[in-house]
Amino acid sequence: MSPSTPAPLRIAIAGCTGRMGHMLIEAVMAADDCVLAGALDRAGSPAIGQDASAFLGKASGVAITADLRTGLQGADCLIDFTRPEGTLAHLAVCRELGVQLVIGTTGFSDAQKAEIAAAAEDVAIMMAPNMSVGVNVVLRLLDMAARALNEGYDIEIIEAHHRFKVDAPSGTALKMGEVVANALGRDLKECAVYGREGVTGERDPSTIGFATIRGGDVVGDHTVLFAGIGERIEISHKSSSRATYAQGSLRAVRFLAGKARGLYGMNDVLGLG
Ligand SMILES: NC(=O)C1=CN([C@@H]2O[C@H](COP(=O)(O)OP(=O)(O)OC[C@H]3O[C@@H](n4cnc5c(N)ncnc54)[C@H](OP(=O)(O)O)[C@@H]3O)[C@@H](O)[C@H]2O)C=CC1
Ligand SMILES: O=C(O)C1=N[C@H](C(=O)O)C[C@H](O)C1
Repeated sequence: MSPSTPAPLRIAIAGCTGRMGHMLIEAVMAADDCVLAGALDRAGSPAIGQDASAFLGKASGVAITADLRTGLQGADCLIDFTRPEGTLAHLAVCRELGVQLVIGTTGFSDAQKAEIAAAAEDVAIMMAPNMSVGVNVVLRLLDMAARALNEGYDIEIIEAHHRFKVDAPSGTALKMGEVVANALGRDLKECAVYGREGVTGERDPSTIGFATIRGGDVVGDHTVLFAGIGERIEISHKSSSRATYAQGSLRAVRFLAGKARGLYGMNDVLGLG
C-alpha cells in the first residue's frame, strides 16, 4: 500500500450465512476499499469454524464464529442483517467495543428502536429498512405525492416478498406508511389498517391500508396506491437482486467512517435530506 492509500475499511458481517449475509460477504470481498474482518453466525450453526467465503469457492482467511468478541475484534463496522434479538445482542457488544453498526434488520418494536437510539449516543449507527437507492428515492417521491394528493385519495400499501420472510408488513412498507402519514399530518399508529376480513364497512378515508403477499422467491416489491374517484396513481419499486441492498450497506459503511456517534438513515448516506 502506498503512503497515500487510505487504510481499508474493516467490516464484520452478522448473519453471515443468511441470504443477505452471503451477498454482503461477496460485496465486501469485491470492494477495493474494504476487507472482511469478521463473520458471525449463531451458536450451533454447522458453519462455525468454516471460512466465511467458502461458498464463493475462495478463501477469505476469516473463520465463522459465534463468539461476538472474536468476530468483532479488529472490525471498524458490523453490518447486521439478522433478526431483532440478534441485532440487539450484537449492538451491546459493538457499543462496548466502539464498533460502528449498519443495521438492515427489520421487525423491531418501538422499545427495541429506542435501545438502538440510546446506543447511538456512544457509537455511530446507520439503520434503514431498505438500503437500495431506488427505494430511498421512492420515499422522497411519496412525501411529495402525499402532500399533493392530500384529499380525496385512499392510500393503500401493497408489498410482496419471498416465502422465507418472517416479518410483515415489511420494514420498507412500514417506512412508506410513516412517510405518507407524516406528510399528511397523521399518526401511522392510529390510522394503519393491517389487512381486512368479513363485513368491514365502507373505507374510512383517514386510514392507510397495508396488504402483504408472501410467495416463492420474490426479492421485494412495494406499491403505494393513491386511489381517487376517476383516477389512480401507483408508485412502485421492484427489487430483482439483493446486490442493491449490499451495495447500499457498503455506502453506509463509507459514510460512517470517522464518525464517533449518532443515528443516521439512508437519506443521510445518499444526501436526500
Ligand atoms: N435493510 C435492507 O435493505 C434489507 C433488510 N433485510 C432484512 O434483513 C434481515 C435478514 O434477512 P435475510 O438475510 O433474508 O434472512 P436470513 O434468514 O436468510 O438470514 C438471517 C441470518 O441471521 C441469522 N440469525 C437469525 N437469528 C439470529 C439471532 N438471534 N442472532 C444472530 N443471528 C441470527 C441467521 O442464522 P440461522 O440461519 O442460524 O437462523 C442467518 O444467518 C431481515 O430482517 C430482513 O427483513 C433483508 C434485505 C434487505
Ligand atoms: O426480508 C427481505 O427480503 C427484505 N426485507 C426488507 C423489508 O422488510 O423491507 C427490505 C426488502 O424489502 C427485502
